Amino acid sequence: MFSKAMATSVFNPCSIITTSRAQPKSSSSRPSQLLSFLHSNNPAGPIVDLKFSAAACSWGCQYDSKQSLSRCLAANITSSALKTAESSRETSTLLAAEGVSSSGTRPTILVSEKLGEAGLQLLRSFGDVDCSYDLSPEQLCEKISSCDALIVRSGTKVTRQVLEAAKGRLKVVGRAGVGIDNVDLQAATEFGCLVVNAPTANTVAAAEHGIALIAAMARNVAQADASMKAGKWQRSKYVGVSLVGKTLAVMGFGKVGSEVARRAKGLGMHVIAHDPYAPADKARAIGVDLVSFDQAISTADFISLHMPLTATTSKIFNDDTFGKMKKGVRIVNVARGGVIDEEALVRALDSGKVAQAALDVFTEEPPAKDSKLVQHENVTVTPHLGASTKEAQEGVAIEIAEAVVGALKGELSATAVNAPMVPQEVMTELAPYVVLAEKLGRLAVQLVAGGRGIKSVKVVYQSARDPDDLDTRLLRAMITKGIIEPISSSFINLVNADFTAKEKGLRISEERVVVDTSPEFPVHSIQVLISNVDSKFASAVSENGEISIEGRVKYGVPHLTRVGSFEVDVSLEGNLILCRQIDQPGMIGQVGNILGQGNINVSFMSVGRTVRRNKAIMAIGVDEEPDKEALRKIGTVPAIEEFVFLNL
Ligand SMILES: NC(=O)c1ccc[n+]([C@@H]2O[C@H](COP(=O)([O-])OP(=O)(O)OC[C@H]3O[C@@H](n4cnc5c(N)ncnc54)[C@H](O)[C@@H]3O)[C@@H](O)[C@H]2O)c1
Ligand SMILES: O=C(O)[C@H](O)COP(=O)(O)O
Repeated sequence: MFSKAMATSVFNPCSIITTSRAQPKSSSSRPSQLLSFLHSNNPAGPIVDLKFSAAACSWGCQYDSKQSLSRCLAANITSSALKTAESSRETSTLLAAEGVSSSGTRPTILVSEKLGEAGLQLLRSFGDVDCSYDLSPEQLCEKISSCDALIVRSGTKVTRQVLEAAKGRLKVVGRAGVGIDNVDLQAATEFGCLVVNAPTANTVAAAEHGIALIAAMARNVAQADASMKAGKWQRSKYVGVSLVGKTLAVMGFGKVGSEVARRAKGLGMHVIAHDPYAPADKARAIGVDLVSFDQAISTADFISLHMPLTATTSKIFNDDTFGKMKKGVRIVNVARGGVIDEEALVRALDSGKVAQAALDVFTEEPPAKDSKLVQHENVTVTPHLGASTKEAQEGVAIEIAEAVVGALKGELSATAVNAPMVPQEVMTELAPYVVLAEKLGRLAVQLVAGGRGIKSVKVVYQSARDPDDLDTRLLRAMITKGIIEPISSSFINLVNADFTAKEKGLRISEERVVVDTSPEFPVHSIQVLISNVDSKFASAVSENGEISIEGRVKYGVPHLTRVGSFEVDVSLEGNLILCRQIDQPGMIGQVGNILGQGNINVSFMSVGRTVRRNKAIMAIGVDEEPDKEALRKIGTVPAIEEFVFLNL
C-alpha cells in the first residue's frame, strides 16, 4: 500500500518520536462548503504581526513572516494576529533592523568581561551596551533582570541562579570564545535562553600558544628567564630536550588540536591523536594516526590536551592515567584545567613520572597563590592566555557580537550551542507553516476537556517531499508552544520546546506522509491529534477516539481544514466558534443574527458536513470575543447540538 517503508527515528529519546510513510493520492481533498463572509482585514499575504510577550521581552516590533519565524527561535513570541499593515510594517521592520522597536526602546546588552572594540561598536549600533567588568555573582544577578543579552568570556559563571534572576528577560548568552563550561547550559535551555559562542576566531591563537608552551617547556625558557633575572647564569641546569622525532599525542582532535598537530608536524614531531568523535580522514589528511586513549598516553613523549571540559572528560588525567604514561612524559594543557586532577599531577611531577607540565588553564581561575602546581619548579604557567592575541580578541569580539545581534533580531546563529540549527532557507520556506503549527496547537489544546492531562500528541505532516527533505523541528516546536503556553506559565521557543514537553510528560510523536501534491510547497497539511483525553467538543474526536484537527496554508494564510471527521475551511485568525448542528437551512442566519446583536464581527464562516441534511459543523471566525449572553443564546438555538468558543 505504501511506496516507502515506514521509517522511525528518535529525536529525543523520551518525548519525540518521528515516523514517515508514503500514502496513495489522498481522497480527502473534497472541498468543503465555503461560505466566506470576507472581512476587511482578511489577510492577503503572509504578513504577520508578532509581539513579544511582556514576560520575555521588553520591546516589540512588527515583522514580516520570515522575521517572525526566526523570532520564535530565540525569543518568546506569539503570532497573535494576521494583518496587512503595510505602512507600519515597513517602519517597524526598519526599526527592528537597528534594534529599535516602535516604542523606542533598545535591547540592553551586558558585557561582563573585556571584549574587542570592533565587537563593542557592532553591539552599540544595535543596543544599549553596559560594560561592567568584575561583577560579583550577586551583582550579576542583580543586573541581569534588566538585560536582554549577556556576553561573557571564561571568567563569568553563568549559573542557574543568574538565569533564574533574569526572570525570563535574558534571551541570549554570548560566550566570546569556545569553552562553554562556565555556562549552565541545562538551565539556559530550561529558561529558553539561547547560548551562542565564537568557536573559530581564537583557534589559531590557542594552537600557537600550545606550540609556544611545548617549546618553552622543552627548553626551560620560563625557568631560565626567571633565573637570569635573579642575576644567575645557569647553563647546565637548563639543558632541555629536543622536539624533533618525539611523539606528540594530541588529546582532542578538534579545531585547536588539529592546528597544533599541523604545527607539530612542521617541527618534525611524530603526531598521534585520540578523539572518539574525529573523522579518520581528517587526521589522515594531516598525517596523524588516530589511536585509542591508552595507546596515545602510553606511547607519547609529549601530551597536549585539547578536549572540552565535560562530565566525561572531568579529571580524565588522574593517578590511574598518569600511571599508564611513559616515565618522563611532558604534558601541555591549553584546554581546561578541570580535565586534569591537579593533585594527582603534583604527585606525578614529584615522582618524576611526569617530567614537566606547561599549563595555561586551571581548575580554579585564578588558582590559589600558594598552589603547589603553580609553584612547582617543573611547571610552566600562563594565566589563561591561549586566546589572548590582538587578532584573536578582535575576531572573537566580532564573531560573538554578530551572533548576539543576530539572536536578538531573532535569527538563529550558526554558533548556537543549545538549539538545533535550522538553515535560513528552511526557515524562510516554513514561515507560514510555523504560524499554522502554533495555531493548530493552541486550538487543539482548547478542545481538551479539563480534568485529564495531555500526555500524547501526534503530529502528521502531509508533504509531497521526501521525509528527509522536510525539517519539522520548527513546526514541532511551534505546535508544542501552542499546546503548552495556553495552559501553563512556561514560554516556549526552539531552544526549550523539546525540553519543556519532556518535563511536562508530553510525548510528541511525528509522522510524515508523502502525498501526491506539488513539491513546491514544503507541507501540504498538518494534523494534530491528542489521544486519551475527553473533548469539550465531541465532534472534534475522530473515529479513533482522538481529538483531531488539520490545517493547511492557503495563499500564505493558515486555514483550519478539518475538525474530527468534518471538513471545514476557515482562516485561522482572531477567534473561532465551532458549532455542531443539524444540517438544515437557516442556521447561518440564526447564529449570524445573535453575533450581530452582540456587535461581533464575523470574518469567515464555513460549513462542513459528512452526510447531506444530517450533521454539520459550522466554523465561524469572529473578530471579537462574544460575551456570555451571546454564547448562551447560541446554545439555545434548537438545531445546535454543541458548540465551543476558541481563542486563537
Ligand atoms: N586556553 C585558551 O585560551 C583556549 C582557547 C581556545 C580553546 N580552548 C579550549 O580548547 C579546547 C578545544 O577547543 P576547540 O576549539 O578545538 O574545540 P573543538 O570542539 O573544535 O574540539 C574539541 C575536540 O575534543 C573532542 N573530544 C570530546 N571529548 C573527548 C574525549 N573524551 N577525548 C578526546 N577528545 C574528545 C571532540 O570530539 C572535539 O573534536 C576547549 O576546551 C576550549 O575551551 C582554550
Ligand atoms: O574557550 C576559550 O575560548 C578560551 O578558553 C578563551 O577564554 P577567554 O575568552 O576567557 O580568554
